[in-house]
Amino acid sequence: MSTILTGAAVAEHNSKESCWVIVHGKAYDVTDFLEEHPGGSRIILRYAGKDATKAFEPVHPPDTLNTYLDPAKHLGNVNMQTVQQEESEDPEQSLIKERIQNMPPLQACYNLMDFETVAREVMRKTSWAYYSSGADDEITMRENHSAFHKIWFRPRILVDVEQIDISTTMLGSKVSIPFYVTATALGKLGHPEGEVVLTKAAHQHNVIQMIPTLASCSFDEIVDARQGDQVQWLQLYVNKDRNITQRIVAHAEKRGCKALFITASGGTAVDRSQGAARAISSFIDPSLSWKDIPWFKSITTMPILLKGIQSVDDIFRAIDAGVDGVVISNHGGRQLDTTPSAIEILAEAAPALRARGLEGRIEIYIDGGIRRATDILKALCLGAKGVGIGRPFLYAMSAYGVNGVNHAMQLLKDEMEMGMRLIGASHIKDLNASLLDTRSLQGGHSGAVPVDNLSLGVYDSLQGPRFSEKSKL
Ligand code: HEM
Ligand SMILES: Cc1cc2nc3c(=O)[nH]c(=O)nc-3n(C[C@H](O)[C@H](O)[C@H](O)COP(=O)(O)O)c2cc1C
Repeated sequence: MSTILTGAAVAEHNSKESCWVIVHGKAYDVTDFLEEHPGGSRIILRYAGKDATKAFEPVHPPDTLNTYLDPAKHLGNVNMQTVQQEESEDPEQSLIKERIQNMPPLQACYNLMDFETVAREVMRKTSWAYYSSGADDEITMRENHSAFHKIWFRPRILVDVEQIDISTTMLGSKVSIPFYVTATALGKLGHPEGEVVLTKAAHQHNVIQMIPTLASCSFDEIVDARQGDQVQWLQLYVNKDRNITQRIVAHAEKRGCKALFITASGGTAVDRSQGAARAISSFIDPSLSWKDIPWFKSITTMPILLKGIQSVDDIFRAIDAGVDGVVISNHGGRQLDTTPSAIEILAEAAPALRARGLEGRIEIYIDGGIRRATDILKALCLGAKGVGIGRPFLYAMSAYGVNGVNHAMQLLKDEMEMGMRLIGASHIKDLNASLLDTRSLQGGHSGAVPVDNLSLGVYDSLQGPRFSEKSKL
């Protein structure tokens, strides 16, 4: 029979000699774990004898304690009515509350960049840093967006565009517009309900959601939030322990996920959030290689796609390995800085695939920097089946919740319809490379890019180290 602990009993263990903490109404003895904690012992000791849920939840995937903390240290349930609530004054939270009261109405957001402007003001600094930052000098992160400006349209006139149909299929599923909500970890940093907010909006607009392995909500919560015949895919970080990986994949298949996207990545680079990103890296197996693909094929009947392809050669290799598709992606500029944008690699890949008779052999997706429907159009003209969008939906969710994400998706749909009409294409199948001028890409990185004031205005530029207030005197 399990014991119910009181707040007072837990509070007695408030030192490094004996450290208990409460998370989600359960007590844990973390005394021996203190030195092992990847975030350091100090951060846990701050909550010794207390309820640590608020600090713990947004930065640890839901099953962290079960996976990493010895079951003998799980002490049992706590009667939360007996736990003293901290009357902590949080100056940041008060400031955020004030800003929320003065927030622009949702209808004042006219494009995806506008959500970023609002989110920056109403999010906690550390959460904003985790979502918005990229690796090193953020050159790739910014290039992801600006690369689209090197490509110009060659619109056709006098095409009948009275009826526009922007629907398409992705891996056999019908969708209303060729984008999906890509996997982004730690949704609760932006919104207390986390990823299920994205699930609801994706349903509203009939677009696919890719569920991240390291979501803040549990996998089952996100699947349970699905409505009707809504389609979800699973993004997989491959765990060092392949039994854990196999369990995750089998469970996703059983719960109706329609595809498996394996993130091919050596980890998450350190970023301005200094913490959350490293928390993620500790769950990823850097020894994953092409040799593992047959094993994945043996454990699932879901289509397998590789997410994170960054060269044309690796697209060929993926085809040889027999996967069903790839996502060309540099992970939103969060990993190796100065890798090229996905759209640029796609432009290079399309003719190379055609030359080898491999065009259409697998489905190709891209993500990174897609902020306008014109970006989606360019990707489709170059042969992508669809695109993934990450940060803009996180910002819309953080600022305005589900209504914000709905509005962001609607804006993209409106832009897409207008873009198709103006380019002279009534159906997705009409989009092709002849509608684009990609000559600026041939100059590699030397081609001039038009200045994008909206994007630059919202860009949170990197800062050098600052002197303390005192040293100014
Ligand atoms: C109940 C016990 C725990 C508490 C109270 C706790 C609390 C925290 C807090 C407050 C942070 C700082 C987040 C930030 O930088 O903003 C953190 C970071 C982190 N935690 Fe925990 N944690 C606990 C258990 C665990 C466990 C079991 C793991 C599993 C390995 C873990 C892995 C991490 C990692 C990887 C980081 C990021 C470290 C860094 O790079 O700075 N934590 N933790
Ligand atoms: C906050 C954040 C968290 C992310 N977490 C993951 C993840 O857990 N797994 C993954 O495969 N990709 C992850 N990504 C990368 C995205 O899936 C995607 O490649 C990228 O966000 C696309 O760029 P965009 O944000 O400019 O649209 C993350 C991106 C962001 C911004």
